[in-house]
Amino acid sequence: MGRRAKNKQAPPESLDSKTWTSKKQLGKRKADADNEGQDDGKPSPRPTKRVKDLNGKGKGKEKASTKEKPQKTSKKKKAPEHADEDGSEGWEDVEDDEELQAHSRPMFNESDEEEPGAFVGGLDDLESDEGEENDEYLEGEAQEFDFGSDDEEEEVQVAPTKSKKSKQAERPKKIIPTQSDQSSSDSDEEEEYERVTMKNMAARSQKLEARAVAEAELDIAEAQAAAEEDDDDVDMDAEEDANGDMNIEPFRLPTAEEREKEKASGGPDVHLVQRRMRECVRVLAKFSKRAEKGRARSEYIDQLVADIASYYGYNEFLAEKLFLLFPVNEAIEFFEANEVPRPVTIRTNTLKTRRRDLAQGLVNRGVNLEPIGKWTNVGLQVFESNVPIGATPEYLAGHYMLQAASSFLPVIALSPEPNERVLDMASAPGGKTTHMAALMQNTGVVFANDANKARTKSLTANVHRLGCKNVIVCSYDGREFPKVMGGFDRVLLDAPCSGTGVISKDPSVKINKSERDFTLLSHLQKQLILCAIDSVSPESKTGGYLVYSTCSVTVEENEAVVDYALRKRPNVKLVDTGLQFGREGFTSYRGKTFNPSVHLTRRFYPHVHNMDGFYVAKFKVEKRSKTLPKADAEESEPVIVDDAFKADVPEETPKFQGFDESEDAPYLEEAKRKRMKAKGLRPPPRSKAAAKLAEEKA
Ligand SMILES: C[S@@+](CC[C@H](N)C(=O)[O-])C[C@H]1O[C@@H](n2cnc3c(N)ncnc32)[C@H](O)[C@@H]1O
Repeated sequence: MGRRAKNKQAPPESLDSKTWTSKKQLGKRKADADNEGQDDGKPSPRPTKRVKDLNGKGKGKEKASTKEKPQKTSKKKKAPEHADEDGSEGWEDVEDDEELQAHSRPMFNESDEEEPGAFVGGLDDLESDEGEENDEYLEGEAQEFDFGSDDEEEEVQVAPTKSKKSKQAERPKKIIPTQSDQSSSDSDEEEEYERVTMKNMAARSQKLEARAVAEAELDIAEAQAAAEEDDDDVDMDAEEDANGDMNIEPFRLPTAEEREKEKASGGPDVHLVQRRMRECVRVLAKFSKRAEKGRARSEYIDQLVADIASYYGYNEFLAEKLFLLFPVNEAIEFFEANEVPRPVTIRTNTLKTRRRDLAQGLVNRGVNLEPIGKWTNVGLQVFESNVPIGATPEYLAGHYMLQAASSFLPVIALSPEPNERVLDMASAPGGKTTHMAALMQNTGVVFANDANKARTKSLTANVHRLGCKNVIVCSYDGREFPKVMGGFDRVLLDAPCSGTGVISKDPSVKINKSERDFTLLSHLQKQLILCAIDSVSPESKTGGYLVYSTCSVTVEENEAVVDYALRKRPNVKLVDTGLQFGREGFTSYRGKTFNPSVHLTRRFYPHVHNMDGFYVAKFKVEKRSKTLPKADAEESEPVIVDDAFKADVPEETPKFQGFDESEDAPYLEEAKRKRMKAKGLRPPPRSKAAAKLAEEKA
């Protein structure tokens, strides 16, 4: 458990309250600082952490404070200077399938459904969704409810009530991504707690949206002004006491020996860790000016990563991997956001109801909610509820799905159309399958596949509950497609992943992911994506698209997989996801360069978008050129199609193009050597490629 976690009862002062952000932000947080009992020297209750604060917003009450510490820091965001100090990370690591399967199960993040805790928040507005196509009520047949299933999904257990106040919900935030990718809006307290009525929904919503945009613009201007500000050095090491005297020794980075000693003695006090993190961030922001003479940048980074790992409770490997994704300041925002639950969100099932009707029904039961944002016309954000959201009559009748906002994104990007033939390659528990079925208005067919048979029970239960009549559930390893069946108009591969985007929901990720897990996952994802591509029909009259998504933020599970697919399948290209927000995918990272079109992919972050970390890429699959590369031509096998589906499969079902054996060879060889050794046999000498691999691993 991290120091921060351990200290939850009487936690130290917020890392954010005296921080590395702008003068203006410091002012905003002074109210918190005043309440922290700094003068009496006692550890004070940690102020509530809010993602909005991390974004430099958080006005409201805090604004009231006029007492401002005369400190100057810069809000200027820097390029990740540390990002390319090292070489590449060996993303193309692959292990043999046998080992992969053995390790795969416990490694995956298997659900991207929300499992919200209890929450409390203010009322906010609801927009009228009149005229929204997807909200049209669709008459359906009598519904089948599956009350008996114990696999009814994680969400059934979700019973948010007023009893437990989440940090996130204390100040409700909308998920309103703006052009600057700043999430949320601030609301005046009275407005937030004004009761929502059907009358005021539309007006309040419009006002909120306008305010969010205006604030985003203000933030950009503010950030620019802060960047231009003269951010002369401020000695944050020294703090003034009541008499204005400096009473803290200047910060000094521990030497390697001191760090060893510190580790041996069980690590330093949490306050010291906090201060050291703050100081390291400050120094790294202006290294040449602030660093101690003779100390390298990497020493500060090493210390900071070690402190992040101990403070937030990560293993050092993962702390570093995540740290390296961002500029230093932003990395801290990311780690902080992972300590805060994301908003509880639901998706209206337009097969059974309209969002407006659902909202009204839930409001009548004492649920406070509002539309998620303009980018979705089916999402609702729940702030407070007197009833368990996973057990209302509306829930049981299938009028909504408890679903993280980020989970809407790949389906919006794929945009399946009525009467199409769609494959959801890794679909349990069915949040995205049922969303697609609704967009297709219960026409065409969605093959909902998942390799884990046990998980298909909850998938089936959800399909029934939501009244989806166009879904066929099956359980194959995704790598068996398109041999099982191909020729789809659209394919969704919501791949099994490490779950680094959902740490706030599943903190076990902090400690249970090793380098090997990432290697194996990346390999599996690469195999799956090739099979997904080969399952799309380039002949499709309406589609011919694949969407690849993960709830992870690491590059080897995202851009590296997409880049690999582009290299291995020249007949595919990336296209715009159609999503209105999200950061561009990396086109280069730590010495690796990806196909420039990877910028079309989208990244989503908890600290930026107030939703789970997520990644979405959309491919268009074109016809393959007639002359296959030799290796591929040799590997092509006839497609085996299950008799039951033969009639549906177009003649032009693409052939499986196979994996890249030459790339896999050294990994397979290494695995074979290991197996031989385990059996007490002497393995043959390594080939050149395997020797190189072993050297890299060492
Ligand atoms: C991120 S979850 C999918 C969530 C789902 N798309 C939804 O929206 O509810 C990944 C899924 O991949 C499944 N999976 C893991 N390995 C697989 C494989 N080789 N082929 C197909 N599915 C696999 C897991 O069982 C898990 O249910």
